[in-house]
Amino acid sequence: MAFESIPGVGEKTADALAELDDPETALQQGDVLTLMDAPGISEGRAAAIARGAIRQRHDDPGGLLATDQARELYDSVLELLQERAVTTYAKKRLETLYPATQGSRIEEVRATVDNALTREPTPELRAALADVAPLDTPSGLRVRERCLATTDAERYAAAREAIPELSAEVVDDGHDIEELARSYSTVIVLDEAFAGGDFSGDVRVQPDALESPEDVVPERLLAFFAENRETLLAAVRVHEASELEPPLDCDALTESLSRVDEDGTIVGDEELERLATAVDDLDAAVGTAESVANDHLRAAIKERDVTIEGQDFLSLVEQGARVDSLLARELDDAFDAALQKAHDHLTESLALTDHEAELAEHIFGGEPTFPVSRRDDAVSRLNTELTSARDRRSTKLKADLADDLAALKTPAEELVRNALELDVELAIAAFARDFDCTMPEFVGDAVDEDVADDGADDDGDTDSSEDAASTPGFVIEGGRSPILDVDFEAVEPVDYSVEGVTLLSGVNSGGKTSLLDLVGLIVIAAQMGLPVPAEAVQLSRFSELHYYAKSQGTLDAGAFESTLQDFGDLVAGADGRLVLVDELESITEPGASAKLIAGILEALDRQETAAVFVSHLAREIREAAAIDVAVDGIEAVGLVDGELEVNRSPVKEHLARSTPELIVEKLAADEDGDFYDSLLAKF
Ligand SMILES: Nc1ncnc2c1ncn2[C@@H]1O[C@H](COP(=O)(O)OP(=O)(O)OP(=O)(O)O)[C@@H](O)[C@H]1O
Repeated sequence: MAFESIPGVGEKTADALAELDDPETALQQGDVLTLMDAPGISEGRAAAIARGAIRQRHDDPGGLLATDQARELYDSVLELLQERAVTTYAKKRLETLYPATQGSRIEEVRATVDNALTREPTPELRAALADVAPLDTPSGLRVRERCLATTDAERYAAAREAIPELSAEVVDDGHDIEELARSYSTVIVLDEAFAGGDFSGDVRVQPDALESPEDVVPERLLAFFAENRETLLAAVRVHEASELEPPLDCDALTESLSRVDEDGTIVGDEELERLATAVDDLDAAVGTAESVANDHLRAAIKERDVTIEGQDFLSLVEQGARVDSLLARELDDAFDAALQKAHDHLTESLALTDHEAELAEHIFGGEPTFPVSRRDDAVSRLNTELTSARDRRSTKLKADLADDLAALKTPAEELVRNALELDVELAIAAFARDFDCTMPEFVGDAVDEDVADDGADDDGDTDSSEDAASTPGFVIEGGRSPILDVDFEAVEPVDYSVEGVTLLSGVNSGGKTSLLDLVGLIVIAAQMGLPVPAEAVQLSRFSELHYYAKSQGTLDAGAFESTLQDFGDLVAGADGRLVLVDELESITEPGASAKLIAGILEALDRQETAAVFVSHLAREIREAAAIDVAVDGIEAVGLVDGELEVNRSPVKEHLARSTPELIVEKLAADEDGDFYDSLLAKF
């Protein structure tokens, strides 16, 4: 894949991506966590690259978020989703959901969302997900009891490369191999020339060993399962707690995982445990056996009356004869019994087999002596025997387990990926439930039909081909903003629809800004492919969203000029945009503002654009405009305890009375005198 063709990917990033094991799959799946493993690729960059790859796949120019406020709204949607995901993987993966302008991308996400909405985010499922993470590839594994040997320098280099877990040794001849066999339990010889050679020790001539490293180092596979055991078991629990169909036999995986501990050691095999304990305890057991023998002998000597004949005594004194000879004669039985006890102790405490017990017999033996002492060479022989039996057993068990696990590796990877992807879906499902969402309907858009017909968007060109002349707009029924400063339960549903260019008037704190936020948020979520917080929504697929928040006070000349230039660019831009502007009048004095806004609305009206301009100067703007500008209004329905009670849904074609007008009206009704009546007449 030519990574540099992905939007936003230059030569350096392309090189970094190429270092990954399988960058194509990571890009295809939007796997941000894997992309982050590429050298020098930060989290934000990885998400941007994944989005770039998706855009490329859909030939999507992107760019819906045309202003800072639009981008902030997108961040809010993303945050609402991310805080509903359990795993870091899902949180990152959600970042690949961007507001698309290409119908095929929106449809692609909507297909996933359809599935997601059937999911039930239960507490057990979330608890199990907490322990799932992308699988690790173990590194730095060393196996010390096996080595590779070759006479060939090139093969030696290849061996180090292919099987870094084992030592590789260059040998000259069979003698060197014999030497190695003394230090390693197993020597794997890579040269055909040694086939049929007669070696002592476990020497295997395997010229093709480098072609199947997993057979030579079953530990590699075991380390993979051992290191990822918690994640794998959690992924099994996720499948059990959900309706996901596992790609493998979960019981078989759990059983196999119980045969290896977290550092890759085989567990649960009695014979291996016996041998391992025997190796570990051998020295201590020999020491104890010595004591057992000596205690017995000491007691026997103490009890015995020894009569030394004169002749013996003389030879002891004159010839320096050793007491041992006397001991042998006088205490032969006791000595034999002591040795037997020592041997029995060793055999029993180390649970030795008959063959091992035979070797152990040599540890205490020979001429009678007191105290009894071990024969180190015999201990060492038994040690060697036990160690190599242990290693042989362990290697065989590892190979057997690796055989069982080999077939499970690919499905196990799928098991974990499914669990992680489920987390993405559950986050979307939770978002939809928490905010009473519904799937929006795109109108004037041929994509839906195309996809429904043949499952693919054939040309990606979906611009309002059904109804090319239709004016862009939206219809929101029962929309409730999830980003208001009140609890979602307390958010009043709002109905609002706009086609073309509209002014939105209304009382202070009537909810005009919140409504712009809601419209922007619904459009963004809809074009991300997500469900939206409303009872029903129909909308055009917009090419750009320009959202301008209310400015904090009058702008100085420079800032004013650049804002006007922004609008200059805006009115010269492409069709199919949605423009949301909040109280633009606050950038300069009211008289000038009304004229400016009127001019901008006239220009936008000439295009295929939808626009909502919130303004307290609706009447003045209308008067200044050469076209008939639509005005909607958020109306106060009364004053309750000095607070205005409002109908949050704008009334169409209605210039709402302003807060000052309502207050004056109230005073005119409540107070005596003409002053308030004359003020009221001014409105
Ligand atoms: N749909 C709604 N449901 C419940 N409360 C709402 C809703 N819309 C707005 N509010 C409440 O009203 C407050 C004021 O809303 P908002 O700032 O949107 O009004 P505004 O009309 O833009 O005011 P101003 O004209 O002063 O700028 C919000 O902070 C929120 O607490």
